[in-house]
Amino acid sequence: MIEVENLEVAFGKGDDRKQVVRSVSFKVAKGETLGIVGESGCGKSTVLRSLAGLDRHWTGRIALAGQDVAKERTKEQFELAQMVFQDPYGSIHPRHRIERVLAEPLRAMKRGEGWDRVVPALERVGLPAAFAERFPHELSGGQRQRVAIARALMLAPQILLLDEPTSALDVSVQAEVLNLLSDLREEQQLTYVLVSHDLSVIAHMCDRVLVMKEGVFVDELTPDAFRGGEITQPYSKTLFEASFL
Ligand SMILES: Nc1ncnc2c1ncn2[C@@H]1O[C@H](COP(=O)(O)OP(=O)(O)OP(=O)(O)O)[C@@H](O)[C@H]1O
Repeated sequence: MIEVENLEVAFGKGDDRKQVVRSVSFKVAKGETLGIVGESGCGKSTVLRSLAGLDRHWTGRIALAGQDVAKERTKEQFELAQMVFQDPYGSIHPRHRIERVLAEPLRAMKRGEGWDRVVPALERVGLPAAFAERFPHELSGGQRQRVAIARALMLAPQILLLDEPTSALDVSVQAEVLNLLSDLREEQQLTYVLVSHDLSVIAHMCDRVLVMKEGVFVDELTPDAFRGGEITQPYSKTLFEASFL
């Protein structure tokens, strides 16, 4: 579903040029969840943003659903991969009712007004139809993140790019949102790339994990390997012991 070859991302020019992602390659099969872990600033979100078509500073090759994508995406290619961000407070317009928040992606892509799709979208993420009339501040953090997930699904993507999707939530609702994401993956045969600093989130969700350091992937692990303490790569060992355990 996702093929990335020699992805490079650099920002700025001349002396200010900063190479953030260096020759990264990976593949993700349909229905799989790939985790990406690494220290703050190592380039994880930049990889997700490049995949989503939100960042155009990349070179290399990105193919989604078997088709190479250019920096300028076609409408269909843009719809294939959608992002869910860490902070549902920041990613949802505070003064728009939920129905408008959910209809917006359809309207932006000229796929109709979208009003008839709002209630099914709410139901898909376990929220009552009456929430369509509410404003974001009338929802809890977990409910707001459910809305953000519903919005990401409005364009029927095949890929969700999840950037710390539960780290802004109370611990008590994190598991609910993760279970929702697992159920949706199953029901809709979605493919996920998930960035998280939380080992339990990675262990719960991912089939494979890539460890990123200063813009390169230095290791690949399975959840069984890190649960069983079978990490041999020195950087991964340090990272897992220091940041996650
Ligand atoms: N548009 C941009 N312009 C300039 N620099 C950028 C831009 N986007 C990201 N960067 C820089 O690229 C580096 C990697 O950022 P990125 O957000 O990908 O890291 P990250 O691994 O996701 O970190 P975190 O875990 O803290 O979210 C950072 O130093 C950041 O400042």
